[in-house]
Amino acid sequence: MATLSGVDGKGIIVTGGGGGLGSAMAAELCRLGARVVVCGRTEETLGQVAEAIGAELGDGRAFAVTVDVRDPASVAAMADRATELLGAVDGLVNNASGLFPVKAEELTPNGFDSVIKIVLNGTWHCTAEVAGRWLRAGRGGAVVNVLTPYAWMGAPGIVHNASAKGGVLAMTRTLGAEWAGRGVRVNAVAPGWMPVGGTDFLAGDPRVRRRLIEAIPAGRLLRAEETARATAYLLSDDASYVVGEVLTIDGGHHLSKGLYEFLDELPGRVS
Ligand SMILES: CCC/C=C/C(=O)SCCNC(=O)CCNC(=O)[C@H](O)C(C)(C)COP(=O)([O-])OP(=O)([O-])OC[C@H]1O[C@@H](n2cnc3c(N)ncnc32)[C@H](O)[C@@H]1OP(=O)([O-])[O-]
Ligand SMILES: NC(=O)C1=CN([C@@H]2O[C@H](COP(=O)(O)OP(=O)(O)OC[C@H]3O[C@@H](n4cnc5c(N)ncnc54)[C@H](OP(=O)(O)O)[C@@H]3O)[C@@H](O)[C@H]2O)C=CC1
Repeated sequence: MATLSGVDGKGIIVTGGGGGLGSAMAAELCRLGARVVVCGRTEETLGQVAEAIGAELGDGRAFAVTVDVRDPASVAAMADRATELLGAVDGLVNNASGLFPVKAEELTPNGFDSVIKIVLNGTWHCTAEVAGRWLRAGRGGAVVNVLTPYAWMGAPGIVHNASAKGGVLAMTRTLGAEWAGRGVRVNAVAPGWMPVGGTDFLAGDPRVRRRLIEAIPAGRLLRAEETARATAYLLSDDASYVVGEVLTIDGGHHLSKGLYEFLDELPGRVS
């Protein structure tokens, strides 16, 4: 019987691997057979993630490496260490991010820069470093950028992050096309709301949670593991002809429910 090739045996770097989605994604990728390096700025949280994965799946599956994605030298050092630990790096998940809700007219130049540097510049630094190594070695690899549907829909209240994610969307398509002929694939996932990390505080409040869910056609929040599995597909050889694509996983949220909710109330409707 034919089976999907998946990420079994692959070595994968997950940036922001100590965070809500990053840690869940690292664990699920390991359950699917990968070995991961989780990286970010905080040694303690990264260590806890690697330890939890080790406790569940055994030693040698997850490793913690510190990095500041805003700094190309730090990213190069992280890539060196990841190569030592994993043997070979086959995939990169650009998941690190930062934001704070703010009215656009109140956002300072430095506030805008602080988010752009993490999300847009950081994604570029990691991609340029890791994919540059693959290209120089004449081997392939897969990059998956973590977007959100607001990369193309816009996101009032977080103009800095939406602008950065929009830039990463353009980067995904550009590099996807530029490097496809050399075996380096660049794609993205665009998850909807998950009750983890940056949105935990929203989804933890029952009233806010209900309002969020009411707007989602699928009628529930997304599970982090579902994002991990979509990411695993894009990292796998099963997606070898998928290039510059964005896999949206939001239960139809960005499409909205349209008129459907009001269908029974519409004048002239015959039931
Ligand atoms: C939503 C659905 C999707 C979810 C996505 C996520 O969850 S993503 C993950 C979510 N998780 C995270 O984001 C966690 C990680 N987040 C962080 O590390 C920080 O929030 C960071 C992104 C600002 C980066 O920090 P940093 O050390 O680089 O920055 P800094 O402290 O040096 O400040 C730089 C400038 O920003 C200004 N400023 C800062 N806060 C506010 C505010 N609330 N209000 C107004 N302004 C604010 C600050 O005043 C300063 O400007 P100034 O005064 O010089 O003109
Ligand atoms: N939660 C959700 O519902 C959704 C999340 N997303 C996306 O998922 C991704 C993860 O978000 P989430 O888990 O919620 O957020 P978290 O805040 O939990 O994770 C963000 C991670 O990024 C790391 N990070 C921040 N700055 C840097 C830096 N300069 N260098 C290295 N690492 C850094 C943080 O670690 P440290 O501070 O230790 O460096 C942290 O681990 C983001 O890209 C986000 O946009 C998309 C849609 C919905």
